[in-house]
Amino acid sequence: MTISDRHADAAEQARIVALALPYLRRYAGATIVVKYGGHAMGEESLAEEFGRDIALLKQVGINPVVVHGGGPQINAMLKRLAIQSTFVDGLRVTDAAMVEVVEMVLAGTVNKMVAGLINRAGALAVGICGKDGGLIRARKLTRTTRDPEGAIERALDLGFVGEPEHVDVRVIHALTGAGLIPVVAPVGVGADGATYNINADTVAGAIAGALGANRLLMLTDVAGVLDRNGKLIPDLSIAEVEALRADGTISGGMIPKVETCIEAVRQGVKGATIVDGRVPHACLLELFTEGGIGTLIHA
Ligand SMILES: Nc1ncnc2c1ncn2[C@@H]1O[C@H](COP(=O)(O)OP(=O)(O)O)[C@@H](O)[C@H]1O
Ligand SMILES: CC(=O)N[C@@H](CCC(=O)OP(=O)(O)O)C(=O)O
Repeated sequence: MTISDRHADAAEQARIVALALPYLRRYAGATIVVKYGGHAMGEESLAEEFGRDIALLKQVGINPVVVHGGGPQINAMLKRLAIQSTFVDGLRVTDAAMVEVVEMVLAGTVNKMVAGLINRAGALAVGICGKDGGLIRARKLTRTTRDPEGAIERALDLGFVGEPEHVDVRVIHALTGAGLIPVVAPVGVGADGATYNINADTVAGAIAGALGANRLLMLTDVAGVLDRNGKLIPDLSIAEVEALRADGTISGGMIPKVETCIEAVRQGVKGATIVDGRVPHACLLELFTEGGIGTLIHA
């Protein structure tokens, strides 16, 4: 590489950094909740980049709060233990033996791995779960189903699957106030002391709502919400989401995601976005470019 090539390269890098200025201003002091899904953790280089992106957000004066999943990692451990799992509406039916495995994987292995990615990037992350500091008091989730004719409604028992009943964000504020990055595993505790397995999307939405976060980013393994022709929809109002749900365009695993985004927006989060975590630097692209790369759900 010649000296003039090097100068051109350096000038290009400086130009790109300078482009971030308006976004750095917009998000100075902002709280951004990032849901890091188990599928998005797959590739090592992407995971390391994720850790560096979160450290960078902190470095430029943003307060990132990470909520992680770990569905595929739980599946792998259950397979090793020869335990079968079943799902209802994307939720893992969790009996007493299984909730121990879920807690071990989510609040143990995965939580420490995600905090480690950020720590290795030079920031200070602290891994906690919803049981710590009273962060998430959970109640048993009830689900009902209808018979094919839609006449009879039946209650389904999902075991120790919970939903947040009360979120106490003091532990999050204590950590961010001390310059640390909270990394939260989606496990909660019931009023009776029982441990509950909670869908990570739901936890991310509940924490974003309780914090009054500026943004919620949901990192997944699709480009965002796709239309009938498989084309990315860049932004959706709550009413438009309801219409796409009603006509079946939004289905399966995308339902809890859009429900979470809607709930967060209703609780005052200014924008909730479903982002493709397979794209390198997905968080930076979403926050620091006009329009972002995923689907923004807004009021
Ligand atoms: N309209 C839609 N746009 C995008 N994905 C959709 C849509 N409707 C259903 N899906 C499904 O939702 C999935 C994303 O949810 P899920 O697999 O639960 O994500 P994660 O594992 O990241 O929580 C997609 O892979 C896709 O199969
Ligand atoms: C109740 C329930 O289904 N909990 C999830 C918790 C992990 C999760 O949500 O992980 P992802 O974000 O990677 O899918 C589970 O057991 O898989």
